[in-house]
Amino acid sequence: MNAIKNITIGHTERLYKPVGYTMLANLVNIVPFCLSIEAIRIIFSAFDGSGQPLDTTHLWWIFGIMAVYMLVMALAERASYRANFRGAYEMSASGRLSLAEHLRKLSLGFLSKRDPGDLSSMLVTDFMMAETGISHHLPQLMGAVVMPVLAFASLIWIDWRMAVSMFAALPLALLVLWASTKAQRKLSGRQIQAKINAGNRLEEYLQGIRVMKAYNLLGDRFVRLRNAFGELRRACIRQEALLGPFVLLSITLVRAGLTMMVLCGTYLLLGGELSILVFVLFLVVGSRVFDPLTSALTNFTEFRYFSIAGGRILSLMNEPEMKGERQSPVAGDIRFEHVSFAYQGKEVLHDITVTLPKNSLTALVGPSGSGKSTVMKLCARFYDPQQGRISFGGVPMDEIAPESLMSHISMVFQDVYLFQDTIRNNIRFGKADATDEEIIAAARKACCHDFIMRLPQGYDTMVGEGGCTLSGGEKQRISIARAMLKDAQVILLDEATASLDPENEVEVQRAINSLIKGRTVIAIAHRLKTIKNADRIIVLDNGRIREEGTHDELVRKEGLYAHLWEIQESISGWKL
Ligand SMILES: Nc1ncnc2c1ncn2[C@@H]1O[C@H](COP(=O)(O)OP(=O)(O)OP(=O)(O)O)[C@@H](O)[C@H]1O
Repeated sequence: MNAIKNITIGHTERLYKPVGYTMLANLVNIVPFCLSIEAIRIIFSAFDGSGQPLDTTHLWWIFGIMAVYMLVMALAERASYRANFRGAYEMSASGRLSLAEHLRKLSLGFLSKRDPGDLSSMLVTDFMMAETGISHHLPQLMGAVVMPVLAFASLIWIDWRMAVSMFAALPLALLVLWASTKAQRKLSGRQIQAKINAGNRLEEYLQGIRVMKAYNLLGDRFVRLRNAFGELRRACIRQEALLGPFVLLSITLVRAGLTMMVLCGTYLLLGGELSILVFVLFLVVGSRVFDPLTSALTNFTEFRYFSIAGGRILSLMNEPEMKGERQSPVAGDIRFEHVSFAYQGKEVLHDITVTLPKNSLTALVGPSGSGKSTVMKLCARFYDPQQGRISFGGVPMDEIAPESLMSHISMVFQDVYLFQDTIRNNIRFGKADATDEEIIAAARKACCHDFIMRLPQGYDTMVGEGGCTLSGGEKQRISIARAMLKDAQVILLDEATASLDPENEVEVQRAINSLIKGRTVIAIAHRLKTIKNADRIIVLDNGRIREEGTHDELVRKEGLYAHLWEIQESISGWKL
């Protein structure tokens, strides 16, 4: 039952239709059995020495019914085929979308614990397996269950000894398969993990090829890739080698049923306790029942493997989304009260109490690793803190619906992600229903209109893979135009100009100045000169607030900030 729940990703009701059709098709499959029995009986009675003539009229009737049966079957199978395949593909298409939607609502804390390769393999491969399980394996398995049950139920009335000998080994065969369940769960888990690792290593290899060439690491990384593929090969072989004997044994046991039936039949025939007609009948039925049964047993381990893949999807689907139902205030102070935060058990922020006031520019500075980005991520509720409380406009952050909160926050980071789409649509991500005029106005304010107009198709130029390549500064300005369009009251800036050349830096700084006017801004600054005029500067050190104040106050204090300022001033005149 669990396997079926897994493979349907919790939506067992989606199976009703395909199961119904398959059951029907299997029930109708009984007709040729009955007709064959009747045909055999007629033929036998013509040659049993009683002198009866062959009843050809009756035989013609049987052929006629058989022809109609074949037509009905073709139609029923078409319907069942459509229901199975459509159901499977529709389920995985909508399942993939709802999983992607669900992932968006999980905390980054949870997501960062998972391999990106694991998640993409789940969205693509695991769904594909569940799809195949539903469309191919499940109907076959059901057929393999329904047919023997029906056959046994009818044959037992004809001759119970023959029926029992035919199916005596079946429970044993199922027991053998069941015994391999635990081993398979373990082996399949390892195989799936090996597949994910190999995918990750391959991605790392392809993405890092430039760095590897520069540092001559190709050999080293290639070894990692080779090891990962080696482990995958071993995991696959181990699974086949250990589970194969179980499957083969259960198939042999099932087939032994046929042999036992022949032996029992011969013995009964010799003793005169069985007619030749009944013996032939059992032989015909046996061959019809055992063929689908053995192919279902062959595929059963694969079905269970697919169900493990479905179970992985299901467990991710059951991962709780970030809580919070309340609407976010449009603007307000962001307040941290005794906040401590840990990544995977390692505390990186300790007992932070600070207010980031509304409509002012607060800068976060401090040495690398001091916790600036973490504070910023908590402001956007990428994570919830383990201790303390964060509020926005007086409302506890963990009571605000994450999507509502995000609609009032814009982020401009150093790494800009542009989608494979036109420049117009990339800016439109800031406001889905923006008109072309609004997009152009935002682009003008973000100082990117001019360079966009110089591109071959202007705003309709494609960016990203296969499209035009933009410089770091140009991408930055497009992301600022996006934020302009979003018009959120809170802006989170992770020093966006840090990696730009002087010319681009001036342009981007101008765009930022126009974006942040009159809003609540929290900015991470590595180069202190960019936040000299901030309303408030918070100096972090080792996850604690070391100092707070304006630039002048902090320089006068002669503490950590003054020290950092001094270092940066002294190297600002350096030239390469
Ligand atoms: N996703 C993560 N998982 C585990 N540890 C993390 C994660 N992100 C950051 N850390 C750790 O948390 C600490 C604070 O990191 P954070 O990125 O907030 O510092 P930062 O001041 O912004 O650093 P930088 O100036 O170098 O960007 C560091 O020790 C870092 O290694």
